[in-house]
Parts: sequence; C-alpha cells; structure tokens
Amino acid sequence: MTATLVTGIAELVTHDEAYDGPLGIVRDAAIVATDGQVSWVGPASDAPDADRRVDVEGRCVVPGFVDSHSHLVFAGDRSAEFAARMTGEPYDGGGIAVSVEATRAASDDELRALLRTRVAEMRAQGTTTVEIKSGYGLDVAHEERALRIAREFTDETTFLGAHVVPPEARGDRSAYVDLVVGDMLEACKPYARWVDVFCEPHSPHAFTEDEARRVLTAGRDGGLELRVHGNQLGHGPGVALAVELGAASVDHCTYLSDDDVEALASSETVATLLPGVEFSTRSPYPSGRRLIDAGATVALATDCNPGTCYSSSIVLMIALAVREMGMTPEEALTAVTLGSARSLRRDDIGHLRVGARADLTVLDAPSYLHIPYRPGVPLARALDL
Ligand SMILES: N=CN[C@@H](CCC(=O)O)C(=O)O
Ligand SMILES: [Zn+2]
Repeated sequence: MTATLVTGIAELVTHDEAYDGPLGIVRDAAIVATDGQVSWVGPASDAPDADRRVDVEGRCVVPGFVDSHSHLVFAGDRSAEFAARMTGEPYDGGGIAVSVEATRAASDDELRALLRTRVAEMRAQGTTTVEIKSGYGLDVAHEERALRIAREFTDETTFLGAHVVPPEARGDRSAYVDLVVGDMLEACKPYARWVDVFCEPHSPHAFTEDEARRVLTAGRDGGLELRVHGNQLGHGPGVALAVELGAASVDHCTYLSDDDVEALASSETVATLLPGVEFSTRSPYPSGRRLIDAGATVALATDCNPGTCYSSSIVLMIALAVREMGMTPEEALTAVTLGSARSLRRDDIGHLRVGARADLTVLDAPSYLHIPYRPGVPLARALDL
C-alpha cells in the first residue's frame, strides 16, 4: 500500500455534504490517495502521515472531470466545413460521411495514435474519465475496430453504428438498420458498454423514432446500456424515447418542449448538454437553468468530434454554460463531475469523498470560480499521483 498526501490545497471541492456549501468545499485542505482511492480528506492541520507528499502550493483541487460524450476515433479533417458554417451553412450531419471515408482508410496504428493524442490532450486539461463512441466506421469490421481500439483507452465505450446511414446504404435504410441490430451489434458488443443512436428527424442522414427504438431495444437485449443523441437540430422524439426506454442519458437537448423538460425531471435520465456544439454550429444554446429549475439532472460534456465541436476542453464547456446557459459556476462544475458521472451510472468518480477513485484535477488558480472567470486560459490539468 502506498499513501500519497496532497497538501497546499487552498480550496478542495469534494461534493461531500459534510463540508461547505453546494460543492462541499474544504479550505486549506489536504487529501490522501492510497492505491488509487481517496482514503482521507480534511483540513491540512489534521492530515495524517503518508509515504509520499505532493505540495500543490495554494492551488484549487477539484474532482477529475468526466467527459461523458465524445467521438474520438476518427481520421481526416473537416475544418473547411466548420469555416462554411461560420458564414451561414447549416449543420445536418451530412459531413459525417467525410469522416467515415477517412476513418475507414486509416490503419489501426494510425487510429490508435490519433486516439492516444486526443485522450492525452483531454487529460492535460483535467479530464480523467472519457466516454468514447464509435460511429465513423458504419460497417461491421470498421465499427468493431473502432470499439476495440477505444477499449484500450476507456471502459466507457459506446456502440454508435446508428450514427447515420452510410452513403453506400442510402438506397435501403431498413437493410442498414437490420445490419446494425444484427451482425454489427454482435461484433461490437464485446467491446462496448453502451449503445447510442442519432435520433433526429431533422437530418435526412440520421434515424427516425421507430428506427431508433429498434436499435436501442436490440442493444439492450444484447446487454448494452442506453444513451441517445436527441433533439439536436429541432424539436423531436429523442428525449421522450430516451426517458421511455430508461436511457442513462439523452445528449444535446438543444430544443426541448415543456413535456420534454417535465419527462426528464421526473426520470433518472440525465440531460447532457453540449455547448461546444452550439458554439461550433452557430445554434441557439439550450437553457441549463430551465432544466435545473425543473429538477432534472444536468451533465455537460465536450462531444469532441470532427464535425460539430472539435474541442476537448471541458473548462470551455463550463465557461459557455455559465455565460450562455444560465448555470451558476457551481452548477456547471457539478455538471462536469457528479452530473456526468451519473450519466455514466458511476458513483466512484465525479467526487472526492473517501472511497472515490483518486482522480484529482488541479487548477492554476486559488478557486474553481477562475474556470469561467478566465476563459481560454489553460488552468486545469489532471494530477499524476
Ligand atoms: N450529431 C451527431 N453526431 C455528432 C457529430 C458528428 C459529426 O458531425 O461528425 C454530434 O454529437 O454532434
Ligand atoms: Zn455526439
């Protein structure tokens, strides 16, 4: 057993109700990590002895960020599509085919190297858990490969064969859905924890409510847990379907009716907001305030992907949620820690109570308030213990 004592913490965010305010803050704090788990938390003056010491010299420490929505397994470049959107082109999911072509053409080692770089980029910005989806393979072999490689980096892998109908299958959508719920699911499920679907009647490339229901129920029957891309491009059935089927999370939630908000508030389904997508597609931001006031659980994630948001920065998402979505700094920080952990049905991450995984993120600042206060400044990094 090796115990590491972290000292010099000006402000420690624990999410432990025994401590101060909505974030459970301990000031002038210390924390002990023993074999990867938090074994002691409290004021530095009471800290026990340990084998090793790390002094963070007056910085703030928060739970490692949980990025519960990303599409990191891709090759190719769509920066021109982004530039076109900034001058008025709408997003409809059609560009996904460009990433599919480049991803299929990449070797395993190329994809692995790209993924390694992206996961490291996240960690260097404070993210200690990441969910990674497939969805740029869209045939049996390439979806299976994407998940197999993603599994080398995280247990939170999501089968997204139902991202869009690939170009070669456009003549026969129902044959493609048959493939997704048949051979593709069979090949992918050994490497996936979750199944997801882009349920979006406003995109000709994505899936209808009935198609999405088929994909989700087949995934569930195959032992996977459910997540949904819903209500991104307009009002639609995604949120209601996610709640009806007991999905852990419905992500985007850009356009919500009162019924959607009420359904989320009276369910266990987390509303995962992805403000980087609104930023990078010039779309209206949904109101986090409305969801929180109604009683829904809100998570925030990057959705890091080559189309709608090529940012790996959770701190940017916090700043956008505070500036554009009516959330307080406390709510936004909670949404990238406890909220996103809940969307992954995990209780060992997203907080720093005794027994949690010792995932610590340190800020080059005395307080968590500096995250939205200093946008664009690289304040956060995961602490290597
Ligand atoms: N909207 C669906 N899928 C991704 C975007 C994928 C892409 O455009 O490459 C998203 O979550 O925004
Ligand atoms: Zn997504």
